[in-house]
Order: sequence, then structure tokens, then C-alpha cells
Amino acid sequence: MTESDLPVANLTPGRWGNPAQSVELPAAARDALKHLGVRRPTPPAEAGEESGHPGAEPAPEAGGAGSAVGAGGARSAAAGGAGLGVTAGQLEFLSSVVGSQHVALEWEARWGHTRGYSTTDLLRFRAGDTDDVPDAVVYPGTHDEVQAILAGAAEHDLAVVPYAGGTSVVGGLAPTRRFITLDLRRLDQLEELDEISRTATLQAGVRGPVAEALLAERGYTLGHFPQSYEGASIGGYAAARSSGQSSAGYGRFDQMVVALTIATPRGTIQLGRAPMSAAGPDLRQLILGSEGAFGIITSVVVRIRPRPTERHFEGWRFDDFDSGLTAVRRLAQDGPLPTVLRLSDEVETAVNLADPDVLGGGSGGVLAIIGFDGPYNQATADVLTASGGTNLGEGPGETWRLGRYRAPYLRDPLLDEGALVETLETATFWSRVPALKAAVTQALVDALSTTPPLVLCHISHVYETGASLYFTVICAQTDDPITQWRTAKAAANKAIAEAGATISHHHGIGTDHRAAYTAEIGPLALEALHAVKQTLDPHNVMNPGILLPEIQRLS
Ligand SMILES: Cc1cc2nc3c(=O)[nH]c(=O)nc-3n(C[C@H](O)[C@H](O)[C@H](O)COP(=O)(O)OP(=O)(O)OC[C@H]3O[C@@H](n4cnc5c(N)ncnc54)[C@H](O)[C@@H]3O)c2cc1C
Repeated sequence: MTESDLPVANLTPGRWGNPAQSVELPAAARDALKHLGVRRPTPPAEAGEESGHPGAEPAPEAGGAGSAVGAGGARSAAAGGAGLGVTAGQLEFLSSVVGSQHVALEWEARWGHTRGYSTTDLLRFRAGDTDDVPDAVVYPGTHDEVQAILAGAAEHDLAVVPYAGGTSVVGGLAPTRRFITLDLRRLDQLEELDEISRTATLQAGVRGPVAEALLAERGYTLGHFPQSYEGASIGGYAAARSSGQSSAGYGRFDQMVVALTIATPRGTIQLGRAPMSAAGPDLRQLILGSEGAFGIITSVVVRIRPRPTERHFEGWRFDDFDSGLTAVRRLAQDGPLPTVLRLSDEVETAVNLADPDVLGGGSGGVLAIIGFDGPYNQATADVLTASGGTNLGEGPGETWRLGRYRAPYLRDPLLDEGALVETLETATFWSRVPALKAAVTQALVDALSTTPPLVLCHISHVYETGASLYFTVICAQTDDPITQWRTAKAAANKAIAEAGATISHHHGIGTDHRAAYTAEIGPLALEALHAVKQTLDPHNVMNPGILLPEIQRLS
């Protein structure tokens, strides 16, 4: 099975993954949770029930995103009457642009576009928290429709949140004002494939597996495989500077983008006339990572590569994280890099390996995974051997490859059992990696001292000058797990800032990281970004409070 065979997961609100493939927690994991003091919480409130949010109408009988896109969405809800989140004038405007059948006001569609998939988001779903529910969900079908909505948004007093796959884990879909959601799923085309230049023009709503399948038909791959691959979309990858598990071989998503089109409230901008250019600053980089604050990316031109005819994955053992770190740094700096390069620390190795004998007679150590899209490269293996690594063969590599999208499925059953489980990530230069890892781990342990946590860490994105660190935290939930996590996350953010690292390597900023981001870039850089926002979005209709703190709106 390869990525182009995987189906798109139709995510349900508040629970990760393809509902048809939910996973059970292994019995051994349940036992392990007892050692962390994890106890099953009292049954959660029925998610999706109304809780008096000012814009919420009584839940209608059926509907949902699927039926909303179908016939009669706006008409039927409008006929339903009182308490709609949008005014008649706003509804008339939206319907005039996209057609009333592409405006959904039903509760189920709006609830299904509420927030994203951070653990805090999931806990708020479980608590039935209806803050952040959009007033309407609109499904534009063309760039021009997106452009027309943004151009008229201020006049109709609408704040707009673009929604691609909905997998944000940083509060990127929860703005600071009431809003409508523009779901881009109808922008689902491979517009052009230039085999001579090896580029593909993909619309923003194409989901990861669909992009791979469309390219596979022509013998190509994008090579972008984040762990959210089953749900996330091209537009979201670009807007949040995503990085996939094969980044060592294919690069980050922002490195793949050669051109893009963005609709802003002031008009359309097209960037990228050539692969590289000395014509001033690279404005593509201003839009990549802008998380909808300046406008909506409607299509991107990405570099593509021939589909590999063979793939190899294998596991390697190192005595400890430090020796593994030296090995992956050597590969990152002097090569040859594999396509996938991943190093788990001692705790992550112990937690993830059901069979510790994989590492050789229970002697401890840490696990590294390397993968090649294409022929096996013995020179890579030679560097690992010279750095003290032991080749464990294909078994652990294949286990990782086959389970790579399943790990996030465990979060919901863990939450069901009463565990708090969440991830965070950062990046720094090689010389600072050990201190950063120690500082973040200590901050989490201290902040969660009443529910002692397991803190797992791995490296899976490497550069010549540094790497990202990805942490997973597991502990017992307190009675207020949302505050519990926010406190721990604040401590981790502080440790990241004090260590001179970045608040995010690939999850982005959203609302959760906004304060840390503004501190990271400083007041002058923030002012410059606000000036860009003021120019492209003078009435602040785009993603208010996401990425940037809100500024005063022009009247
Ligand atoms: C289980 C899980 C695993 C994950 N693993 C990874 C990983 O391995 N690597 C990684 O990089 N990320 C990962 N993420 C985070 C997330 O999947 C990425 O940030 C992804 O890029 C978001 O894409 P999306 O299509 O879901 O975007 P959305 O969540 O819909 O949107 C993200 C942000 O961008 C804005 N936006 C969306 N589309 C556009 C557009 N066309 N133009 C302008 N703004 C837009 C949204 O308003 C929002 O602020 C993971 C998330 C989960 C839940």
C-alpha cells in the first residue's frame, strides 16, 4: 500500500481519523496508564448540544456538510426561521455569489466546521462547547467566487475563515470574532501538469490523498506526507507551512511551492513567474504561512517528482539519543540523506515499541527509522554504522511505515480512558538541540508535577543547520484538563523562548501561538506584518486574531 491508495478521511467533529477505522487501545497500554494514575473520567456531556452561544439556532433534524452542499441548503434553513447566525442581507449576498445551494446554515454543517483537532479542541467538543461555531458555511467553486466574497465581505460585515482540511492544531479556525467559514473543498482540481518543468497546478481544496492519486495517474508524486495526510489539504499545507514525514527527501511544503494565486479583499495577486527570481523580495514567502490573515490561496503550482518504483524502510539502533543525534546530524550536513529520517528518544522508543527485543535483548537504546523512495543507498547506511548505529533490518521500518498514520487515532481512546495526551513541536540549531530538549522536558514535568507525565521526543525534520523537536506528553487528566494542558503548554512555550528556539516548526501559529509568535518576531516586524494586513485586508475581515493580534479596522 502506498499513500495514493489511502482514502480521504471524512473526519467527524471532535474525533480524529476515518471513523470506519477507529482503533482500540491495546490492553498493555491500559495497564501502563494505571501507573500514570489515569482513571476513567465521568461520562462527557453529549457533544453537539446547544449551549446558548449567541449565534446558535436550535439544532435542525438533519443536514450536515454533505447535504448542505446539495440542493436547498440555504433555502431550507432560512425557511426554518429565527435565530440564524447570518442576516437576511448577508445570506442574500452569499447566495448571489455561490448559489443558495452552496450556503449551509444547518447546525450539523456549522458544528462540523468548528475549531480543529488539537487536544484542547477535542476536549471542548466533548464538553459540548459551542463557542467558535461559524454562522454559516459557504462552499465557493471557483477562484472568482472566493474573490467576490472577500471583496464584498466588509460591506456585508462578514469576517471570513478559510477552511481547507480543518486539521489545524493551533486554533487556526477559531478567530476572535463571529465569522463565516469558506470551505474550499469544491476547489478540488488538478488544473495543469507540466511534465517538462515537472510542476503541477493544484487547487487549494484538493486533499492530500486526492492530490497523490491524481498525480499517480500520470506517474508523479508530490511526496508530502504529514501525519494528518488523510484529512489535510493543499491550501492548508501552504497556509500553515506544513512539513511531511518525508521532508528529508522532498523538503517542506513551502519548498515545493513555485507559484501561487491568492484572493484578498483588495483583489487577486499571482506570484511566481520563475522557479527563482532576483526581482525583489520573494513575496511567495510572505503568503506561505500567512494562515488566511491576508487572503485565501486558491491554487498553488508545486514541484513534482516521478513516482518511485521501489521503497525501502528500515530500523536502526543507537545506544542513546545523543549518539543517534550525532548520526542524523552527520547525514543532514554531509549526506547522503534518505527520504525519511527519524530518531526517537529513549522514552518514545520504549513507549512505541511493543516488543523491546526489537532493539536487541532488552538492552535499551533508541530507535531510528530511515526510508528511501527509490533505491536503497548503502552510503547512508555506512554513515549510520560509522556513527555507532546497528542495522535492525526492514521489520521495524515496515512497522513504522504501515502504522505512520495510525498513531493519532490512539489519542481519542486515550482521552476516553482519562489520559491527557498532546503534542508540541519547535526547531533550533544543532548546537542548541540538547539544551532545548532538556529545558522543554523539564518545563512539562514541572508544570504537570501533580500528574507526573511521560514526555516523549523525536526528531523527524532535519536541515544542515538544525532540526525540529517533536514532543508528545501523556499523563492523567485532572478535573479540568483544558486548564491543565494550557498551563503545561505555557511552561513549554516559555522554555522554548528562553532557549532561543521557534514557537513552531510546522504546526503554525493560529490563535494558540499568537502571543509567543509576536514576542518571537518583535514589535517592528509585527508592525510590518500589520502594514501588509492593512493593505490587503483594510477592514480586517480575514481570520481576525489568527496569526496576528487584531488591529483597528478602517471604517
Ligand atoms: C493528527 C494530526 C497530525 C498532524 N501532523 C502534521 C504533520 O505531520 N505535519 C504538519 O505540518 N502538520 C501536521 N498537523 C497540522 C495540520 O494538519 C497542518 O497544519 C495542515 O497544514 C493543515 O491543513 P488543513 O488543510 O487541514 O488546513 P486547515 O486546518 O483547514 O487550515 C489551517 C489554517 O490555514 C487557513 N487556511 C486554510 N486554507 C487556506 C487557504 N487556502 N488560504 C489561506 N488560508 C487558509 C485556515 O483558516 C487556518 O488558519 C497535524 C494535525 C493533526 C490533527
